[in-house]
Amino acid sequence: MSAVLEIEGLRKTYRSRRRGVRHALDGFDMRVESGQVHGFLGPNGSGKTTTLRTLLGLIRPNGGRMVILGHEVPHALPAVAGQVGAIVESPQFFPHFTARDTLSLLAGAGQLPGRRVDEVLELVGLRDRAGERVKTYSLGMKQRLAVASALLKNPKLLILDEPANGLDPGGIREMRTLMRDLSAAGMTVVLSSHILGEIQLICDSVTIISLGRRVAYGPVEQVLAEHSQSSVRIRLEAVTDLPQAADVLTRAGVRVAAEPDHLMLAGVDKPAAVSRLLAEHGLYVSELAPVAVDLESVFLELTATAPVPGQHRQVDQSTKVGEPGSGGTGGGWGA
Ligand SMILES: Nc1ncnc2c1ncn2[C@@H]1O[C@H](COP(=O)(O)OP(=O)(O)OP(=O)(O)O)[C@@H](O)[C@H]1O
Repeated sequence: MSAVLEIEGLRKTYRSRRRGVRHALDGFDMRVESGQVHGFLGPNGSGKTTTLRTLLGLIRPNGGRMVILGHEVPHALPAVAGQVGAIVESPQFFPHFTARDTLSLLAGAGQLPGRRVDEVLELVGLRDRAGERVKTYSLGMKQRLAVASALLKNPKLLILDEPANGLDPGGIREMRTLMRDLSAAGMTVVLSSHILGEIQLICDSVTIISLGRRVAYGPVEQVLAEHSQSSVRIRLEAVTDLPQAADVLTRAGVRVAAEPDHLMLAGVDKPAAVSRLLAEHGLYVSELAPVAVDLESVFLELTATAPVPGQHRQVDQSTKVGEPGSGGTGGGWGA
């Protein structure tokens, strides 16, 4: 398979007098093969938008290499821009325009044939409402209109930042069908999302980013398989002992996520060693069960963003996997 998108060692550093130096991208790598629907996942502040904006020439990187459809960017962006459709920030539409007016205006500006407007309206499922003003649209309909605008030029690569944001379950399902249809038609789609269950269903492959670095990548099944061996749920005879058990295990190098009535452990090769270690500290296991993983649990494990009751994880507090202290019990989604 050929790569439609390749990123190697991308770096972006922000400097401010107040906050000092912040490495938004710290040697980030990514590769997306042709015809795939590729999920780009990471906690808040991990560098997704910075990556996408850098790719589209909206931000200048401090280092690294980016190639789209065989052309090195940003240098060769003019050569590939016509083949890349992107929605990185919510586009603003004229509220008094209808969807058809909006798309006709954009098609005219891009010197695209008028029939393309009807084609994309059909594709995103807005055909029957195309004559209504945008200000009467639901959030989901506006999202579809945004996707339609990115599809006008029939791009080879479609990049969508959080396309399922604000959609209800029905809207998400339809978005999923749309992504699959586009991919079946030969388009490569990169979409960033927090809705991991959906990513698991929609995407062929994923890249997971944490603190500006890639921490996992590959076909969804492969990423799941790589992490399915070592995920274990434990319960203790006394639920009040859970914090102490979490502490003991973390100090022993096990990655721990605390739930109200159990602990989830990652990276456990020998489950028996866990019960032995805890027993040595007077902590007795009542249940120890391997757990089939889904993408959400892999994501939480790798970025250490599993919620902990009473704690709120702040933006940027994901972890670098493989480094000392990368496990830990801390963190929950920012409230
Ligand atoms: N213009 C800027 N100046 C300073 N820091 C910035 C700027 N833009 C982004 N950052 C920082 O870079 C890091 C990565 O931000 P980015 O927006 O790429 O994350 P993200 O993964 O897209 O997050 P989210 O899911 O919340 O959109 C964050 O720490 C953010 O605060």
